[in-house]
Amino acid sequence: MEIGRLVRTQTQPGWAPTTRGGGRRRPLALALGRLSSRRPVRCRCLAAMQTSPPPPSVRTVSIPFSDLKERDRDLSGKIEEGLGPNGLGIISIADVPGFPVLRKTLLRLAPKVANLPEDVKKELEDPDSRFNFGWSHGKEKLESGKLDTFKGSFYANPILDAPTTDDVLVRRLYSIYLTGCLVSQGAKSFKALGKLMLEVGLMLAHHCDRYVMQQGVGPYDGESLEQTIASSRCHKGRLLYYYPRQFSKQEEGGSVSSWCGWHTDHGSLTGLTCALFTKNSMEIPCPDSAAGLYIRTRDDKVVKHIIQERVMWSALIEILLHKVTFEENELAYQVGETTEILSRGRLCATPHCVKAPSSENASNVDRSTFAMFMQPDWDEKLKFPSEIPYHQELIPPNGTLTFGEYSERLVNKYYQGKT
Ligand SMILES: O=C(O)CCC(=O)C(=O)O
Ligand SMILES: [Fe+2]
Repeated sequence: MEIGRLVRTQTQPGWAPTTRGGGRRRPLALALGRLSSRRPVRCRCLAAMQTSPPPPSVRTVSIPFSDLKERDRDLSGKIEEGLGPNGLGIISIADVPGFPVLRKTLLRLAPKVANLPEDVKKELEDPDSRFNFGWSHGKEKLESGKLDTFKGSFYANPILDAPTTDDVLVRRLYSIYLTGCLVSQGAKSFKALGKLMLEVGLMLAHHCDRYVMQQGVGPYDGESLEQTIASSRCHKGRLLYYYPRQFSKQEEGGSVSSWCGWHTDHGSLTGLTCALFTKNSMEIPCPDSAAGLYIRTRDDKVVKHIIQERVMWSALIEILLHKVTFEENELAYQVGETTEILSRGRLCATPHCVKAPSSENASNVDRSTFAMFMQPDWDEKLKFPSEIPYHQELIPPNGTLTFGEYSERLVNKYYQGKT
């Protein structure tokens, strides 16, 4: 499992002041009035979404790499539109030099790793890290404890081979552990793509910091997002392989989260490649336009009211659920919960999931992608605000925890029932 990458089960009152200009979902929220229900509403909402026609695709806000790399350029409008309280929580960067080749080289390796003999993959597992390191399949719990069995992942730190000499910490920092097929074929591209995604992520983090400071939040009561990421030894690459799914007619392609369950990333910033689809080992365009990455906006506080008002579910879906698209050669970035907390909600993490293709010709179609989780260092002291939208009960009265302590508390909360 991915520490803390678990779905929110409660409605969240908005916690950042609404920013200038409002957003595309604001008129509805206003029309319905502010709701402060603390009751979980997710199940009813998702169940209804799952039986409804697919929502239209939404294109990410995109920033050209040539603009991103200019530190003095004002990109706050785009940052707000993509990652602010009314944004989708995802943004993409176009024309990153060297990215297309690295993407293809690494993603082509994912099926090979996932289809290694079971005993070889077992050797690559690391139960001590709760499968956050090396090979992981069917171990991650998402959506109220449901095991995600339809994808396999290979995790490692692409940036540092030996982040520390402390044996215990080595595992915590996901030190590189590339063996078997990956050693012979893929270590180079795993590391190179991870490094590139970190470099571009740092540029984006700089512009995020500028935007957050413009909103009147100091340097996050500690370090900026850029410094937090730059000084961390704790980054984690994840090569993902989604196994082909077969649906019966009755299942109608399964739920919107049929390939990966709903969750919110837990760290600072997550880099994502556009996925590569293959059928019987041939690369193909995705055969079902409804398949792929979905995000849910943060307006779920309106759901209960909508149920009472019997507003059309189709209208609701358009507001809450979005199939997200970005170009094959763009790099996408999502905000993680830790950044949302430290930026006082000026940058927002978004629940997301992945839908498998379900049309007739979707049998034997698999999906490969790569995620780069950028997170604070294990020893980084985080100063939490007094009110936070996630995991409030884990934060001590003085509001201070290292990222490592915070991560361990999250794991205990979800996997051992301890806090
Ligand atoms: O497969 C994807 O596109 C998203 C993967 C993801 O959300 C994750 O690994 O946290
Ligand atoms: Fe994710």
